[in-house]
Amino acid sequence: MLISRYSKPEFNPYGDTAPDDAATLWPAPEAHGPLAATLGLPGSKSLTNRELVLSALADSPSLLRAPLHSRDSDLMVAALRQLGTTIDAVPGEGAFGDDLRITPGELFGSTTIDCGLAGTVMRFLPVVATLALGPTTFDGDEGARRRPMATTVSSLRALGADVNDDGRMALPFTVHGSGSLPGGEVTIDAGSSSQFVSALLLAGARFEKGLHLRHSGERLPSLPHIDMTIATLAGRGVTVESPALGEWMISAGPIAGAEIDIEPDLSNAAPFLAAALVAGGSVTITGWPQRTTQVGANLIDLLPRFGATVTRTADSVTVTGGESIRGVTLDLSTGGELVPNLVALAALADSPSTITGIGHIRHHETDRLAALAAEINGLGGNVTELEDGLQIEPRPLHGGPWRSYDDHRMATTGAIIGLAVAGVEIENIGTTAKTLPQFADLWRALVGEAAL
Ligand SMILES: O=C(O)C1=C[C@@H](OP(=O)(O)O)[C@@H](O)[C@H](O)C1
Ligand SMILES: C=C(OP(=O)(O)O)C(=O)O
Repeated sequence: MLISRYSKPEFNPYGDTAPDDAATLWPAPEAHGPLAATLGLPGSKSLTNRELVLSALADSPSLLRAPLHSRDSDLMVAALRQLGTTIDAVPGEGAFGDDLRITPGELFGSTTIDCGLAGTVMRFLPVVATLALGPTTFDGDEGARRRPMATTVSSLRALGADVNDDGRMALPFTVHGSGSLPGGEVTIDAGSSSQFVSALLLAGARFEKGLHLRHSGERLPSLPHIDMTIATLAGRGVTVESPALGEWMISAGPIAGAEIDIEPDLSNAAPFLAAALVAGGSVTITGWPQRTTQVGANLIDLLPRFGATVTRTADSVTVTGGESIRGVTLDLSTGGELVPNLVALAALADSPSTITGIGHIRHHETDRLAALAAEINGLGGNVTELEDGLQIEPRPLHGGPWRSYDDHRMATTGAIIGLAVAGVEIENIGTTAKTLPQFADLWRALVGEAAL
């Protein structure tokens, strides 16, 4: 059976909120009392898309249990199919859609891949396309053409690939795959995204000479995401040696098929857990892994800095809000994708905050530093952009429109603020379908406006 996005008739991964009416304003629900919610979340984007790529490059079939079904993972599934991988939906135990069985096939190009706005698709798959026979063209949303891709183009050329980008060093471009890649040594600057490193590591074992990768540059963001890549490779029998910080080596060899349980997306837990600080009361996320490489796990340490109390059981995390929210001074270079939601807390705090180490999030779905400052200030706030961060002076906020810039995390950030501020209206709440199509429904349930 071929997977369809709506493979279970009763299950609509995009929830009741259709993502097609981008201009509609969504009145963010206000919290009318302390929260008492317990919820589970769909699978991790970063784990699902890594395991899909590794399954396509493996030497035998794989099964992903409880994978994410969202725009980013759908784009990855569609692209890998176009390149010759068989991906079937099979019934599973997950509450948010089918499992996926992946049967690797010979990879071939002669296709155009839609990357949407997914960093994992636009950074991971051009490397895979070098191993396919024939040309593969990559393009995506308008916003995708603005995201940094020069490191992908130059690193693939250095490893022996033929890439035609018409001098743009950005999407769209075409990888002329020959079915194999020499590979070997390459030095890159991954200062604007860790995904350049992960992309090469994921496929490195399939290069003829393996991979010896070095990062040169002042900073390397999102280290936990590189650790996640290394851990997923270990689960497939591939060893990554790291003789020094910013240096990785992989020998040529097979990537094994595997049966993998995908963990819930802990970064998508952030808005729900943050809600407990804003509205008071408690929010429990079930299915929280005991050990994980997901950067969202750091919320357990980060949220107490804002004044929360965190308690754990063997498989859940509960966050309870305090009397007020405290301002923070944080370097969040390791967890850039958590920044927007945490900035919402900082804007509602009782003292100023400074968050630094996050210049690279100007290259996420949108320039998140500029977007956060513009939207919070548009509601009466006082946020100042720094070169690599934000300074937040809390001020009483008022209602008004909140632009989401096609950025799922901007949309959820507006929702957090809307819990405490009457009249916040979020543009294109459907953009949350990038990683969490159920967001609007879960959020209404969180505040008691719908059943969980
Ligand atoms: O590899 C991944 O799955 C990701 C890496 C990070 O990217 P950056 O290093 O560009 O921040 C993260 O922000 C993104 O959401 C997902
Ligand atoms: C930066 C993000 O996404 P992407 O994988 O598209 O880079 C994100 O989800 O916060």
